[in-house]
Amino acid sequence: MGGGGREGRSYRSRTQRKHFKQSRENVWKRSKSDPDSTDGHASPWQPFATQNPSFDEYYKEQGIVAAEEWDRFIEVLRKPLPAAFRINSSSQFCSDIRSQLENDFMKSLQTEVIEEGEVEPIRPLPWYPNNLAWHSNFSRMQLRKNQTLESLRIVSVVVCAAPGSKTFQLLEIIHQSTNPGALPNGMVIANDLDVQRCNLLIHQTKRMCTANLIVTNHEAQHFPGCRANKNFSSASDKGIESESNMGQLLFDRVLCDVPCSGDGTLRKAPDIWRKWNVGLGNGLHSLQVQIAMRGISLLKVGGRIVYSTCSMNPVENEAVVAEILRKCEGSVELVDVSNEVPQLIHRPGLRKWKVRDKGIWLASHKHVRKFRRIGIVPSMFPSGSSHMDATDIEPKHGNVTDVNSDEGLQQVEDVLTSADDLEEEVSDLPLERCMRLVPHDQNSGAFFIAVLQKVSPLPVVQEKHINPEEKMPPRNDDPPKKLQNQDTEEVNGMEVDLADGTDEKDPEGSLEANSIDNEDGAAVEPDPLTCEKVNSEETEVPVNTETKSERTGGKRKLQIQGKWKGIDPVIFFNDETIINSIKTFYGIDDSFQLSGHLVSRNSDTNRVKRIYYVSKSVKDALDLNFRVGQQLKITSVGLKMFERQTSREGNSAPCSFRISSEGLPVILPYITKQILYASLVDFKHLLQYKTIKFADFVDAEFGEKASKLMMGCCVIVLSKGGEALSNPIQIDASTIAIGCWKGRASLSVMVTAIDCQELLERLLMRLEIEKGDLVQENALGTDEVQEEMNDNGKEEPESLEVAENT
Ligand SMILES: C[S@@+](CC[C@H](N)C(=O)[O-])C[C@H]1O[C@@H](n2cnc3c(N)ncnc32)[C@H](O)[C@@H]1O
Repeated sequence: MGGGGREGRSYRSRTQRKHFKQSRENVWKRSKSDPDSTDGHASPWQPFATQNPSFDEYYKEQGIVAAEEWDRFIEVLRKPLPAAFRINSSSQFCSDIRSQLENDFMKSLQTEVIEEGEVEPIRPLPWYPNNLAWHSNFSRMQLRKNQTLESLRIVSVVVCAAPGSKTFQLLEIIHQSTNPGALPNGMVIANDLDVQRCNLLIHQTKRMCTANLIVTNHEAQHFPGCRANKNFSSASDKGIESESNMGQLLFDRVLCDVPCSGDGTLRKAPDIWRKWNVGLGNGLHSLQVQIAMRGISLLKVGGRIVYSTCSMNPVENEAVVAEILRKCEGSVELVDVSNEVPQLIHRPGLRKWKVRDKGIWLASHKHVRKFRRIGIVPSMFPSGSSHMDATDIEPKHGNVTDVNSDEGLQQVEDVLTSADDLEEEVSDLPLERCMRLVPHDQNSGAFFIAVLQKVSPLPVVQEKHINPEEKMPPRNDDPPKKLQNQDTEEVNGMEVDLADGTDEKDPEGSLEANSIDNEDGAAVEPDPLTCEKVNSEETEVPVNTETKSERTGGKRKLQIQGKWKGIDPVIFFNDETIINSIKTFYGIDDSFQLSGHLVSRNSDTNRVKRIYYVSKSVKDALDLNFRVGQQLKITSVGLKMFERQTSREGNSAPCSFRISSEGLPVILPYITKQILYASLVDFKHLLQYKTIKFADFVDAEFGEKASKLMMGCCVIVLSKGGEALSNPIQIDASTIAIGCWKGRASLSVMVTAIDCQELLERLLMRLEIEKGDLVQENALGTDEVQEEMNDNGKEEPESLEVAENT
């Protein structure tokens, strides 16, 4: 419903567009600056080398697939990942698109050349509910080139691709059970350490039009628990009405999709072949344990946590899960969920593996040389046992060897380099309940999933260790990065120059991180997607990217308002005069509670440009956050609902705020004024020509009614025919509506040109489906509209009058 359902799109910042584009770069294409791209004259399309002897040796030895499967495994791993896509289930066009995929596209693509052995060009993923996720047997490259598939891109605009796709799916789940206009009770807090990733996430989830999301920017291992403490000032001190009993942030579900070496994504990120080394996984293990433990401490008893990686490495997978189980001492259980996704082909988790360090295979922590014991920790091994007391090792030959002498070291290396000589540890934990997805089972990437249930509170010692806020009061010394907020406002023009961060302290959480330098002692910045390091023989990953990024860069301009430097404050918007003017102008029904649910990112109400709507659950979390001294570093919250008019004509309108296209689907059922039905032909004209004079509408009565609306924002609802073209407007899940501007002489759409075109296409697609006549030609419908225009003898309307408002 609303302007394309939950898909309303709005302003995208240049930074967001840049990040969005970068994330979709063709990774199989080598850049000219790539030093490995021969002599600089290489074709930019030359494929990456898809092999790495260390990789082969490592995984053959780990036995992640049976020896006889190895060739097939590696063959598939070297092929580009076929495109897969998901249909946004909250889109009102969801079933239209699915029907088009099931019928139209399926047939038209049948003639195309597809992968050897594959019989269908596209097929729904059997394990994903309701045919909403699809696997294509075309590579991404083929998709780009292919004429027939070119049109599929139109579809892929509404499907969801990572980054942020898991957050999107979680939001879909909480929105699924709600009726149009009703807000779900649930809430998702999505956190990422990387600012650019936060921006991508905000961008991706905008299509969801949700008031139930908070995006935060913390180190996950130190994510604040917001435990209410009497030392903090109460919400009522800040003029906030607090009805919530929330005493701390505790969650029903936690997803830890942790930073990992990312070798499960080799098929879509082939540059990892070159960068891969065993140090990547080893260097991330401790951080992964810390993040998972923090997740568990934020979980309610009875709740479930998913630990996942896109790595095949047991040190990042089973070893982490085993360590969690040991640390939790029975307060979490590893759950076997294979029956919940019976069609997802997966393999059991491993119970034995080895660790490799500096070219040496290690079967037990007792084999680790003393000077390597900071990096190679007991929890990396199946037994998890520490042998810190043993400075000597006893290889199977029985001779006692001092590993700390040169001679002893040589002896150890001679003995241990051969993996066959090692006595393997086997975990006694039920790690087979973990799920491993391997590429050649279902032509996918590789993935690791473990589901854990919290059955009782964590042991006190763990709880104390993990809860950072118990030890550290909230501080205002976080990194001075200017974050590209969802719609960052210039706040009061108050800015401060900082010279190279020389006066900055370490950000929170640098203390516990297992920061390890590479061979040269130089820290290398990890790839934010996978936390990979580049150009190192065997590197381990520094985990504190926040520390690194805060020290780089030159002069920065910062707003000094708010709790977190570089991030606009979150303020409850309680200006009753403005709220009442909005309510009166749009006739918003009292059942839609505005008071207490509106926030802005600017404490000066006279300068607020955007007002966001938050669900009850988000409101409660914000109340709690205020009570605990704003521990959450919030980069985005709520749904942009109202925007201040900026055009000259807008200033003379009775209400200074218009309804944003994202907010429209949520508030639509509650609007009783400034809303009209339009016939199909007039609705299409509006989408096509953007501005139409009142006298030029085909339906003269509609033109007349439109002219009588108050100047300013209004809502035009597509009539399905048959409704009396009068109030009350009936809204349901299939209602299509757009925001418009009622000017002096005309009506103009307040939807971007791209969104108008997209809506027009989908509208026509639906009409075709309804007619049972799936004609693909004339997808834009412009001829049809043009014909109707000509038939009615109308002139093409003038261009948009209120461009500022679109
Ligand atoms: C495997 S990716 C997650 C992908 C994401 N779940 C999705 O579906 O698109 C790991 C993410 O962890 C982030 N990250 C790395 N270190 C982190 C930390 N200490 N705390 C929080 N996030 C971190 C990275 O920026 C990266 O976005």
